[in-house]
Amino acid sequence: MRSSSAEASDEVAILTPAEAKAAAELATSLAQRYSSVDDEDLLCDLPFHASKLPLRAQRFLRRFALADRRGFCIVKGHVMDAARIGPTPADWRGMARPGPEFPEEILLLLYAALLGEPFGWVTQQDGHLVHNTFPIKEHEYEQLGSGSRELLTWHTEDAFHPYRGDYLILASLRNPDRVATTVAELDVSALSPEDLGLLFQERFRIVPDESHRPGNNSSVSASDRRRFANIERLTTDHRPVAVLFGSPTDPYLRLDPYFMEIPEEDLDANRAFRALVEVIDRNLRNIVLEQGDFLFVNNHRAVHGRAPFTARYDGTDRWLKRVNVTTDLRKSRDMRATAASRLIG
Ligand SMILES: O=C(O)CCC(=O)C(=O)O
Ligand SMILES: [Fe+2]
Repeated sequence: MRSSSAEASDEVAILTPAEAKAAAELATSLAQRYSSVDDEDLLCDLPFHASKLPLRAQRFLRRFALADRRGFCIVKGHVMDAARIGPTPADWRGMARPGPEFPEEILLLLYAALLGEPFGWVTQQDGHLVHNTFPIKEHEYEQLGSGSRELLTWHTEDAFHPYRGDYLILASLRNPDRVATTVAELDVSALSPEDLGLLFQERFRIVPDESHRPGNNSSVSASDRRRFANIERLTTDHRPVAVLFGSPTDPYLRLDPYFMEIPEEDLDANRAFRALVEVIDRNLRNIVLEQGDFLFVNNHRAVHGRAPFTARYDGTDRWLKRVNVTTDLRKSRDMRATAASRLIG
């Protein structure tokens, strides 16, 4: 694996052609052995198969996870067989599962297994474990991964939820228009001690984002309705949370300004929050995920979003695969139907 000198070595790793080929062959052979991404045998066997990923990629990601310092890193250079993968779909509803891009979904899950356990949400993309991100015409102006014309404002993934992921992995199947993902880490030294102290206090409210709403899923069954109600309750609960937590000198982040409310009368909290948003804005970077790039976001150390773009809707649009990863599946047991279920809701 080469690390270009222009890029910090803890940020980008580039697979050699031989490593990329080995990873692709591993994923393709596993796609013949397992039935789908929800196959319990596949989920059980992930760590074993992940140990056959290119060793330097494994080390790079383990260092990223254990250092818990950087907010994101990228492994570049994966082979994407565009002819096999086929056109970018128009909607994730009605996609074949598994589809022709099953090997790429498996590769995503193998990487997930290096960081923790992959999981999904009953209330997101019809409860699929691996998500699809491509522009959907009806969502053009929405604050959704499937939107396009609107800036997807930066956020902690599922910031409103106590069981949100520790990592988010995005795999780029194609991105011909070089649409940028945005990423920012926190420069804590830019905050005053007073603001820092306030941001550690439970004075900020976060409501669920649009992706968890029933309208953005297919028709909802009676049992699922209860699960959407759980999410709705978090909307109406209005329990304030802290936006910074963990180490006082090197804190973790939890915020989604677009979906937040801070009581108007709490002038100090409003001031501290504005300062935090400014500091993050200043650090915001555009990262173009090129075909074959895998982006790993530490959901406690970085926020992310997406630049606006004009979609094509002709089968050649940007297409990412996405999965949430937790280091502690057990903590969400009260919201998963069975111990084996990977879906929270
Ligand atoms: O489209 C992107 O680059 C990122 C969208 C996003 O926020 C997500 O997938 O969670
Ligand atoms: Fe996101």
